Amino acid sequence: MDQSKEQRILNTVSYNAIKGNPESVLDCIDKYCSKSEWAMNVGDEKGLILDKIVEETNPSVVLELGTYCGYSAIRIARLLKPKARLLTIEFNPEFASIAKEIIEIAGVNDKVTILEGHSEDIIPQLKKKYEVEKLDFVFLDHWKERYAPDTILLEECGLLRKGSVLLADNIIYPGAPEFIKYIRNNKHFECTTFLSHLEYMKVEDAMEKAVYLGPE
Ligand SMILES: Cc1ncnc2c1ncn2[C@@H]1O[C@H](/C=C/CNC(=O)c2cc(-c3ccc(F)cc3)cc(O)c2O)[C@@H](O)[C@H]1O
Ligand SMILES: [Mg+2]
Repeated sequence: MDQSKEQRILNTVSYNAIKGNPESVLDCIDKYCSKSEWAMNVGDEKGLILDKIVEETNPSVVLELGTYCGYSAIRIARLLKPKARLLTIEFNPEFASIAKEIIEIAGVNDKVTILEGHSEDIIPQLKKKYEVEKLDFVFLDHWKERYAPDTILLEECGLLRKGSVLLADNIIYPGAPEFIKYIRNNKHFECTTFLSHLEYMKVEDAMEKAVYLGPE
């Protein structure tokens, strides 16, 4: 059985990246996915926007929806302060195990916990089972039609506080129209759009930042 694309990404990281160096892992994935096989990592252009917003927020507790190969988990975790942690949810076991290995090669595994399962099943467990009080930062990059229902679920589970930052990838391409409709005319969120391009392509894309203003 020949290898999957994600396995080939792990191979190139394991062979070419400098162990314990997150930047070199990110560069290695970006080079491979722009030259050899496109893959749905947030990438280096949108990655710089993600970096800036993470640095401005300086979060202690981060949730990511959709780990895939771990690229954005590494991107975020490398910027976190010592005690801060990132929980990332992934329901595909093959992707979860590949991400785990890539995250270990990057040397950020002490900050990252991969939670295997569906976001709608795991989000309600975050408080009791994973000892989360509030989320400071949420990166949405999983199935696009899950962005809106999972945002509502986060609110319902009391996981957002005044100032919690949501950042959603791909709101132009492939697009997340229900999420945009829900979040933009919602008085509990302050939204900003960051225009960019689809990873490794000249196609337009954007990320939406939504700051939670509180339940009132
Ligand atoms: C409810 C639930 N629970 C847990 N894990 C979940 C989950 N839903 C999905 N996952 C996981 O997250 C990732 C899925 C990411 C989906 N992302 C995209 O579809 C995506 C697509 C493109 C794209 C652009 C142009 C094209 F021509 C084709 C594709 C670009 C992107 O940046 C994307 O993010 C993947 O690892 C999946 O297993
Ligand atoms: Mg994406």
